[in-house]
Amino acid sequence: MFIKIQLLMNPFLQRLYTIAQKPRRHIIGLMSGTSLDGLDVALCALSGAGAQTQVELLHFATVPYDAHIKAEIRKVFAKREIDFQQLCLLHPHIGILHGQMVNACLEEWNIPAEEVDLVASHGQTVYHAPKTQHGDSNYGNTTLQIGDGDHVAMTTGIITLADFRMRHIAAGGEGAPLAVYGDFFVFAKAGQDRILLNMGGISNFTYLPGDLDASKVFTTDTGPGNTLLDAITRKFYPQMDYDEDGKIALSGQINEPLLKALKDHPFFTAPFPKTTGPEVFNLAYLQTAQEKTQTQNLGVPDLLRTLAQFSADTIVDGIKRVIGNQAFSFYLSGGGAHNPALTGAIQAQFPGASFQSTDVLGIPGDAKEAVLFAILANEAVAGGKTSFGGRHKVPSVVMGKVCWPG
Ligand SMILES: Nc1ncnc2c1ncn2[C@@H]1O[C@H](COP(=O)(O)OP(=O)(O)OP(=O)(O)O)[C@@H](O)[C@H]1O
Ligand SMILES: CC(=O)N[C@H]1[C@@H]2OC[C@@H](O2)[C@@H](O)[C@@H]1O[C@H](C)C(=O)O
Repeated sequence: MFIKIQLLMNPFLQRLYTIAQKPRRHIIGLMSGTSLDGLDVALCALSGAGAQTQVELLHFATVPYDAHIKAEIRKVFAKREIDFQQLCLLHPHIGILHGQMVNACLEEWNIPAEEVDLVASHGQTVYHAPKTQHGDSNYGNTTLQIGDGDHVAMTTGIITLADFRMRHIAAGGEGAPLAVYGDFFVFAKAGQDRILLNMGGISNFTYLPGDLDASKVFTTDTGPGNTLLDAITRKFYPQMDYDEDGKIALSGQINEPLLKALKDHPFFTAPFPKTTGPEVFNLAYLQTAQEKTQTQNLGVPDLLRTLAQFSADTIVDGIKRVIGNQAFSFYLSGGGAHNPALTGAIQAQFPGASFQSTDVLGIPGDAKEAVLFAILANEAVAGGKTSFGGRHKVPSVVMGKVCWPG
C-alpha cells in the first residue's frame, strides 16, 4: 500500500526552491540610481555563490526616464519636506513602470519571461539618512527606496527580490554601499590589490586585498561623484542632463577658496566607512560654500572644474586615508568614469597606478550596479555562507525581500 505524502507548499515557494538548486540561474538586476537618468536592466546568468560566484552579463540596457517621470520623482527626491501623497502614489507606480521596462527589454531581446528565474529590484532611492547624517540620537540608520517589489513581480510574472538595503541596516550596516559584496564575490583577484571605484551621483570604492581575506575587504562612500556637476549643468543649461565628457569643466579653472570651503563638512572628517547622498551634497550646499567664499559670480566652467576637483579630491583622500598610497589597480565604473575632468584629477594623484574600466573584467562599468543586485539575489537564494569578519558595517547577511508574482 502506498501512502502519498503531498507537501503542502505554496507553488511559488516550490519554484523558488527549485531555482535555488539550479546550477545556473537567469537573474535580471535593476538599478535606478541617484542621477535619475533611467533604469539599468542587466540580464545575468549566475552560477555558484559567495566567492565561487560566476556571472555572465547576457544583455544590458539603460531604459531612460522621460522628462515627466523625472520631474515627478524630483518632487520627493532627497528632500526633508514633501507631499506625502506624491510619495505614496509613486511607490506602486514606479514598481509597475520598472516591471514594464523589464517586459519591454525582454521583448526586445526576444527572451520569454519564463526563462528568467528572478528579478532583483533595487528601486529608486528617495531618501538616505544614516544616523551620522540625520543626527537624531533617538533613531538609527535609515534609507528609503520606492518602486514596490510586489508590483514588479506582478507586472513581470517573475519572482522578485526587492528592498535590499533594509536588511543591511537591520544587521547593523548603514544600508550602503552594498557594492562590496558583489565586488568581492566577482572581482577579487589573488595577488592583486584592487580598488573598484564607482562614480555615480555619489562615489564609493571597494578595496579588494590580493590575499582574498574577506575580513579585510573594505567599502565606503566618499562623497559626491556627479551629483553637483549634474545639478549645476541642469541649472545653467536646462536642455542638458550633464556636462558631456567634462568639456565645459575642462575649459575652466579650479577656484581654490571655493574648493576648500566645499571640503569643509563633517562628513569628510567622520570615521570610515560611511555613506551619504544628495540629501547633503546638493545645490543648497554649494550655495552656502559660494556665499562663504564670495564666489557667487563664478562662471559655469570654473564652477564645474572646481566641483570635479572636489569629487576627485574627496575620492582620493578617502582611498589614501583608509587603504594607503600603493600602486593599486583601479577599475572604474559608473557614469563618472566617462568624465575626464573627474578621472584625470584622480589619476594625477595616483602616479604609477593602473586605471581601467571594469569592462576589462567582463562587466561594463555602466552595468555594474545593476549586475550587483543580480549577484545579491543569487546570494539570497543560493549563498549566505561568506563571513566578512563580524564587522557591523559590512554585515555578513543576505539581502532582499521575496515578492511573489501571483
Ligand atoms: N559621457 C559622459 N560625460 C560626463 N559625464 C557622464 C557621461 N556619461 C555619464 N556621465 C555622468 O554619469 C551620470 C550617471 O551615472 P550613473 O548612472 O552611474 O549614476 P547613478 O547610478 O544614477 O548614481 P548612483 O550610483 O549614485 O546611484 C550622469 O548623470 C553624468 O553625470
Ligand atoms: C542609498 C543609495 O541608493 N546609495 C547609492 C548611491 O549610489 C552610489 C552610492 O550612493 C552607493 O552608496 C549606493 O548604491 C550602490 C549600488 C551601493 O550600495 O553600493
